[in-house]
Amino acid sequence: MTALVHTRDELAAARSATTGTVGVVMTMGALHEGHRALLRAAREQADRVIATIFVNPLQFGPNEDFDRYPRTLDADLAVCADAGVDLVFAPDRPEMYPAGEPMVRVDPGPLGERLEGASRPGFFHGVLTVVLKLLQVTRPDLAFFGEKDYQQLTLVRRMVRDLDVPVRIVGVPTVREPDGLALSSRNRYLAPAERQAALSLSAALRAGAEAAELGRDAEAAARVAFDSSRAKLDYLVLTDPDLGPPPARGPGRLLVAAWVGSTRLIDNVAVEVPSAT
Ligand SMILES: Nc1ncnc2c1ncn2[C@@H]1O[C@H](COP(=O)(O)OP(=O)(O)OP(=O)(O)O)[C@@H](O)[C@H]1O
Ligand SMILES: CC(C)(CO)[C@@H](O)C(=O)[O-]
Ligand code: BAL
Repeated sequence: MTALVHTRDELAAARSATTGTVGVVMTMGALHEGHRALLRAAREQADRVIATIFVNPLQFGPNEDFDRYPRTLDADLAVCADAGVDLVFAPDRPEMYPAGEPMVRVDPGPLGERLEGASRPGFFHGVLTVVLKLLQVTRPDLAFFGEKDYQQLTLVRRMVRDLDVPVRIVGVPTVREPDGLALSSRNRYLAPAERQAALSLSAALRAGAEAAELGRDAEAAARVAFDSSRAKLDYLVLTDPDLGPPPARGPGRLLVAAWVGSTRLIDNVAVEVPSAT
């Protein structure tokens, strides 16, 4: 049975009555197979699963899609019930921010200013602040985040380490459509032609990863493969797994962000840069 609570008092009462290890999956709702993979991992690795559903205003810029972001609570509850979630916490804005916008926020540091942070100023202050708040109120042993939002996952790991938050962060691989498109709640904004154009992101990443395996420049190959007649590139960059400078050899990460019409999408893949022999 999946219980639904909307207030922190109800959550605290339910949490106090919970025994065993607790895993949390934080979402903004509009649940899809990517979220299901997180819920499945939580179900497998924890005794009890809490899902949170909250479209966090703090992480949206003034010209972003906060107002039109899909809100599908009934369908989301059905997904959670089907996935064996024990408790859903779906607060409204005043419940999460009773004093209005918080004066004190988590500072993501220099990594928060790059890539997504450069295109979405204040984004990671908003993300890390709400993630920390949700960790405080749910008090999980484990928290699950998708690799699809790789910079977010990296910064959450870093926050937990730097601020001594007592939780283990688990990364979950990106779930894709059969043609390669990474699942995202924002995919539902795409018109059919845009849905095709959105493949430009995953195709570029695939080309980059294949090039790396052959000892060629992954980022350059991805740039060539990116179809800029169909999508407008924001960034495409090879980094090391911690989002530092690209490795001369060994594991790396290739990350892309692009606009398809008025929809901004992100994606990334692991790449392996072979050592020159
Ligand atoms: N395709 C996916 N595979 C694995 N995890 C995912 C996928 N899409 C989202 N997630 C993870 O689900 C969690 C909640 O993400 P969120 O609710 O923002 O969904 P989203 O699809 O990323 O939405 P948006 O389209 O707004 O970026 C995050 O940890 C995110 O990384
Ligand atoms: C982690 C998160 C739920 C914080 O609002 C959000 O950024 C998301 O859905 O990835
Ligand atoms: N999926 C990460 C949250 C966001 O894009 O706002």
